[in-house]
Amino acid sequence: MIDRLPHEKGFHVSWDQLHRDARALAWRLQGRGPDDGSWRAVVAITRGGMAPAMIVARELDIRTVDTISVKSYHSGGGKEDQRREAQVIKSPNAEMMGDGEGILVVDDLVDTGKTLELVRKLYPKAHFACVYAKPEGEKQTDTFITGVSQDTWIFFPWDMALQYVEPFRGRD
Ligand SMILES: O=P(O)(O)OC[C@H]1O[C@H](OP(=O)(O)OP(=O)(O)O)[C@H](O)[C@@H]1O
Ligand code: HPA
Ligand SMILES: [Mg+2]
Repeated sequence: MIDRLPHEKGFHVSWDQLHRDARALAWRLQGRGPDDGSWRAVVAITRGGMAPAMIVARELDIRTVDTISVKSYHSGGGKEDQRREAQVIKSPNAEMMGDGEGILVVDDLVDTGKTLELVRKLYPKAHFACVYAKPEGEKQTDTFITGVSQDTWIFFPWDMALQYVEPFRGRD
């Protein structure tokens, strides 16, 4: 990928690990909604938030699920000055969302925080939950499960495939 920073570390997440971590997120969010502790709806930030949001909605028995689609792009001058900007290209149901009160917005991870910053501006009273968080964007989340360093690239199971690896002794 051309727009990826030269990350030093890779954190590879299996489906099983993602399932456990998303369940841990649901556990943490249980009973923490406004008023009687329940949440009105789950909103997934597509596409990465969809798998964790499904697991959270299942565990918390929330049937109202919607999506918000945020597209990121680079703007600015040369490579060094480029900034990551985000834009909403599909909104959830406005009547349901209101100012976000009682809504759980779920994403797979927060990196720079640009995506959540934008969604938070639109729904300031929503609760923002991520499975993984990097330090730069951490302040944009209300709840997350696992923190990783900024120079770590998280590989999600939907972006990976099982493949053969040479035995240690066969490698240079
Ligand atoms: O904190 P940020 O720096 O904004 O980055 C985090 C966002 O980036 C990734 O989504 P991406 O926009 O790549 O789209 P995708 O979910 O469709 O893969 C990830 O799923 C988060 O939504
Ligand atoms: O570490 C990451 N992994 C996958 N997608 C991402 N989008 C921003 N940061 C990441
Ligand atoms: Mg995403």
